[in-house]
Amino acid sequence: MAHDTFETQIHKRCTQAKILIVDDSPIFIAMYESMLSELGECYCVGSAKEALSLLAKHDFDVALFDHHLPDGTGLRLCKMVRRVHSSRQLPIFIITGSSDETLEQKCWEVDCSDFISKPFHAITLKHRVLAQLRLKFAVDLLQETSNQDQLTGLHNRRAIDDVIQRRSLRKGHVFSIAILDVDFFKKFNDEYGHQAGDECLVKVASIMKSCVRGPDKLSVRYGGEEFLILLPDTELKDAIAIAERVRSEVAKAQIPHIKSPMGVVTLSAGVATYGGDCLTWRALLKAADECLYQAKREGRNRLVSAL
Ligand SMILES: Nc1nc2c(ncn2[C@@H]2O[C@H](COP(=O)(O)OP(=O)(O)OP(=O)(O)O)[C@@H](O)[C@H]2O)c(=O)[nH]1
Repeated sequence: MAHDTFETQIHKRCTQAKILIVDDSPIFIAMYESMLSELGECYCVGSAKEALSLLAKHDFDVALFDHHLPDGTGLRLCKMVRRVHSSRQLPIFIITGSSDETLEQKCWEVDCSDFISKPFHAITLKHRVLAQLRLKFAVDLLQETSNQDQLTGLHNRRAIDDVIQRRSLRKGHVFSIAILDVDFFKKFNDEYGHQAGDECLVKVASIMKSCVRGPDKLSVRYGGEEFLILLPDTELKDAIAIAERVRSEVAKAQIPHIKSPMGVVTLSAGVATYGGDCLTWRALLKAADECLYQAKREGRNRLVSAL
């Protein structure tokens, strides 16, 4: 299947954007909606309070704040959003009819992405919003691709750092990991060729994707034929169940491997949970890795867990 080019993907996203409009004037809201309708879906509210509650529920791609709001100012709202949602890449426009010459400077200081004075032309607004969306989607796509393994489409090692930074290991938080490794993969490559080896890794990854669900759980291609599952807020027994499911589904897929005593492609797995002896990421990884090697020593196609 041919993949969309980078430019095509950005173009597509620029017609499906989620746009937040905050203005207490129904006339202006209707105007913005008609100016921006080609770029995506507009969510319109009349106050800062309503805007904050929508921002808590949705990931918007761009936001337009009128400066004068019944319960504050666009400037204050922008400042608050930058503080509360600091990890988001959200372009924020502040739009004003005010003649206060110092206002623009203050808006740049709270990190607005663009500042527009009324009156303005529809074409100006549309293209300035489009320019911000293009930039946002380009950054989003670069981030997505830089965190993705090209062969399998799983996350790569770089993505692990993001999760660990967001969900740092803390006392009172459960965090489990599973390391899974294809058994006798060198022999598989030697027997069937490197391309068949690649296809096998793609199949294993696709089984893993179907077994590991949930926005926080991350399937990673950690190295050649080694995979990692990051399981925040997951107790050891649940982590074992997930990894065991991946192991058994791969065995059930019956991918032929005549050079393995099992006759089919199998996985060995090691599972460990943060806590006890594992109080750092390195210690957690080491514990899971030791379990994996125990599983290999004990005959492969099995799972060993710490504790
Ligand atoms: N086809 C293919 N092979 C790869 C890739 N990355 C690593 N490999 C191969 O994976 C094999 C891993 O071999 P080993 O580390 O000896 O492990 P193994 O043969 O699976 O043995 P055990 O882990 O002990 O069961 C090597 O032959 C690598 O060349 C890849 O992207 N594609």
